[in-house]
Amino acid sequence: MALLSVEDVDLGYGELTVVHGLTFEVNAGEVVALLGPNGAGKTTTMNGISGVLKPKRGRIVLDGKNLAGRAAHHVVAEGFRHVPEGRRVFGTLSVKENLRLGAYSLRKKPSLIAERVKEVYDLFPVLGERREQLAGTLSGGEQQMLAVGRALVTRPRVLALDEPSLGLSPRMQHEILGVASDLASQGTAVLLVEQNVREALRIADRAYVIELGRVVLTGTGKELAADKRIEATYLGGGSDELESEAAEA
Ligand SMILES: Nc1ncnc2c1ncn2[C@@H]1O[C@H](COP(=O)(O)OP(=O)(O)OP(=O)(O)O)[C@@H](O)[C@H]1O
Repeated sequence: MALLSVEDVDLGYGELTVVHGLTFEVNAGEVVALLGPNGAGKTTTMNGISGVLKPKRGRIVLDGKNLAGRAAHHVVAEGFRHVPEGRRVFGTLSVKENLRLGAYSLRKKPSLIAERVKEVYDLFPVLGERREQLAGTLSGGEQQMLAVGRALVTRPRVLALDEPSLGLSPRMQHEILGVASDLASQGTAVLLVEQNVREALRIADRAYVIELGRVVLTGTGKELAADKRIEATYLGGGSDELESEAAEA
C-alpha cells in the first residue's frame, strides 16, 4: 500500500471544478513529480492534500487514514508538510526563530526542538552559519532552504515542495533538488511540483503529467525524460500534443 494515495479527487473553487478525478500515489522513499503547464491544477492539488482546500469528491489516504477535508493542522500532525510556492519565511525573525516556529507542535519538548534544528543545520550548513541573521536578509536560495528546513523540523513522512527552484540560480536549483532526492533516499516521500521539468525528471522516481486538471501521462522519471511528447511540450520542442489530448479527454 502506498504511503499517500490520492483517489479520484475533485477540487475547485466555488462552483468551478479545476481538478477532475485525480488519482496518484507516493511511496515512502520516492520522489514523485507533478508536472504540467500553468493553470493545470498542481498547486490546487497540493492545497487539497494539505487541508487548505476541501475536496469536493474522493479520498486522500495517508498511511491508511482518509484525510480528505481534515483541517491543515491535523494533516501536519499526520506527517504531511507542504512548502508552498514563494519561500514564505518570517522576514523579521532570525533563521533560528523561523526553524523553532516550524517545530511549534513540539513546543513541550524543547530538547527535541534543539535536536531537530541542528539536523537542519547539518543538512544546510549555510543556515547554521547564519542562524542569528534575519530571514528577510537571506538570499533567495537561502530563504528556500529555510522554508524547506522549517518543514523538516517535524520530520514529515511526506514532504510536498511547490516550485522549490523558482527564481533560483541553476547551482541553487541543483542543490535544493539534490537535498529533496537525499531525503527520499533516507525514506521520506517527496511530492514535487516543479517548472524545471528536466531537473524534476532527473530526480523523480515517477512523475504524473497533469493538464486541465487530469492526469494525461505517467511513468518513471527516466521513461518520461525519454518520451517524445514530454520532449516536445516541456523540453524545448514546442508542440501542444499533450494539451490537445487533455482537451479531448
Ligand atoms: N482562488 C482561486 N479562485 C478561483 N480559481 C482559482 C483559484 N486558484 C486557482 N484557480 C484556478 O484553478 C486552476 C488551477 O490553478 P493552479 O494554481 O492549481 O495551477 P498550477 O498547475 O499550480 O499552475 P501554476 O504552474 O501556474 O502555478 C487555474 O485555472 C486557476 O485560475
